[in-house]
Amino acid sequence: MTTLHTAAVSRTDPRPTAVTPVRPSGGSRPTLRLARHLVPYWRRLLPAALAAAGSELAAAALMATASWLITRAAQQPLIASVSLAIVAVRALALGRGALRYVDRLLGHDGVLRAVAGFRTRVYEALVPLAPAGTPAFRSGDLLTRLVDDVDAAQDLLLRVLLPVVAACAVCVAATTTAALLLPQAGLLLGPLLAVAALLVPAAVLAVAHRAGREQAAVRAELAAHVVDLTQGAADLAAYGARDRAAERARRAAARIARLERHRALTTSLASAVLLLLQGTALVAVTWTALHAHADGRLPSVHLTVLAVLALVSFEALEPLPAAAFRLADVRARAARLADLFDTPPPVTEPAAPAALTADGPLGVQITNLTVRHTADAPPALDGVSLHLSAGRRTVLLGASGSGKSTLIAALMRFVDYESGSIRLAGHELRDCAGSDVRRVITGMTQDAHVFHATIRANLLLARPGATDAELRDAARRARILDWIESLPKGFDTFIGQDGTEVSGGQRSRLLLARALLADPPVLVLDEPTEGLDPDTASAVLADILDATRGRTTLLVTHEREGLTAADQVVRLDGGRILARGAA
Ligand SMILES: Nc1ncnc2c1ncn2[C@@H]1O[C@H](COP(=O)(O)OP(=O)(O)OP(=O)(O)O)[C@@H](O)[C@H]1O
Repeated sequence: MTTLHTAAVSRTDPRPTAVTPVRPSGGSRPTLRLARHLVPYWRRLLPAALAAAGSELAAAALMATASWLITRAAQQPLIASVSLAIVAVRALALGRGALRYVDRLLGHDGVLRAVAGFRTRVYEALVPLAPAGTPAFRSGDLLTRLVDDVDAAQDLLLRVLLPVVAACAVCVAATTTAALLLPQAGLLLGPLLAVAALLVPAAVLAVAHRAGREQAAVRAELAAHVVDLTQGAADLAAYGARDRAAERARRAAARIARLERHRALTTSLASAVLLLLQGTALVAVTWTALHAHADGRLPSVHLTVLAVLALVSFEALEPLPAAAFRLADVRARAARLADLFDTPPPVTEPAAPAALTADGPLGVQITNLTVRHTADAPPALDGVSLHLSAGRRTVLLGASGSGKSTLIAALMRFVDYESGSIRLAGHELRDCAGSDVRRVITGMTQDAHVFHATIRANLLLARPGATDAELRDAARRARILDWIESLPKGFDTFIGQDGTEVSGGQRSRLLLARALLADPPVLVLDEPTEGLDPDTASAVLADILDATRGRTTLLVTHEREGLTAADQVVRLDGGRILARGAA
């Protein structure tokens, strides 16, 4: 018995179009929810945060200690009284570089591992949603969520949290040191640092939030135009509409450029305000320190240390405006991930799944089956009863929307059934785990995907351990072996994305070979001849019926000709069985 990975038969469109608009968070604090998903990785992230803070602290401490040493040295003290400071300066100068290296190493290592784990969780959330093809996640949206949106977690950690932790550590350390040397200096430096660390990024965040929403919408628009321009190039050229489409894409790109300029301007303004605050802190702290020195309350060596502290502590705040912009991006992408986690799976898995083991052709008894895609929708299947006899081929006919694909989806546990029963190998289907069911009932769903890989890899997806002889046998039964062997690289020929480098008939036969290689006890084939010209469709259909002789097969098709070889033909209409009989 073999396994066909469900991804291979997904109905979703894998194009990375990224055209789904960013939806608002619905007030559910998506960034916090995203952060909560990362909490389990705290053991890896904590050292990264400590290293980031340590690296910034070492830089500030080096400047402060060096300034103390230089001032003290000017007083020509005994070498023994400054030896500790000399050692500290050397250690900090060397340690700063080492800490910066450790900071980068641990930061990226910890964050990339956390993101890899999080990506798996997102994938696990997608798996039960994807095969049913819920409308919200079609059109390349799955790929966008798995790739782009998950990167929001990386940005949140690397570009937002780590700089914020480092900046906070420096602010606290600088204010405490200043307060210990001269309390008034601490009272001046602390509030100025707080304004720079809180108010400036908050103002940037407010601007970024507004700009971010527009940017997300324009980016989605540009992605849609680019997909139209590339995938619809032939149609656009045929109707002379290419220039208009290109102009629309250019306008969207120009708007993005304008938004980017706006972003750069805001960041520069924020940096200017930070510089102003830094200058203010330097003047105010130095002025207060000079007064304290004149009153004899502050030794001259501490005077320079305070001035240097006021200067260097602001340097740790420099990444904060950019971090605020990142946070606005992260919020939009986290909202999309929150949508994904909140979407209930279309199938409820049983708490204690029945052990479903089967080999060889099996029969399936469907009785009074009713399926609804959404609670308020009319039933897509309404009291369907059908027996798929073991080792016999059933052809399912019906107009578009009559419920054919829904029946296959129910059999493969991609959708739940509201009432009725599907019995297989002595078990009710809903009592079995979806993955177990799909080891027994599987095959080719509608719009099955040909991967951008070699023919061999495309076939092995159905049975990773298949031998060359088994591959050749499946290809022979699908009547595609001669073509494969005529190619210079045979089974190692690379075929283009979505099978575009193969003809429609070759694509169908390749998918059939993959389904045959899976060799499940119940084989389902959803419109394997879709999109083929009538002659090719009849030829492929005849070959399918021939290749599936002796297997329990459910074949969905629009073809009416050439069905005489089928053992049973059933017609669906409006979710009900209209007619049945031998072909
Ligand atoms: N994911 C879904 N969410 C909501 N409704 C759906 C979904 N999938 C199908 N439907 C609805 O269920 C009904 C049956 O659709 P189904 O895809 O099973 O028909 P079909 O006979 O396979 O059509 P076609 O031959 O065009 O593929 C239709 O009314 C369709 O609009």
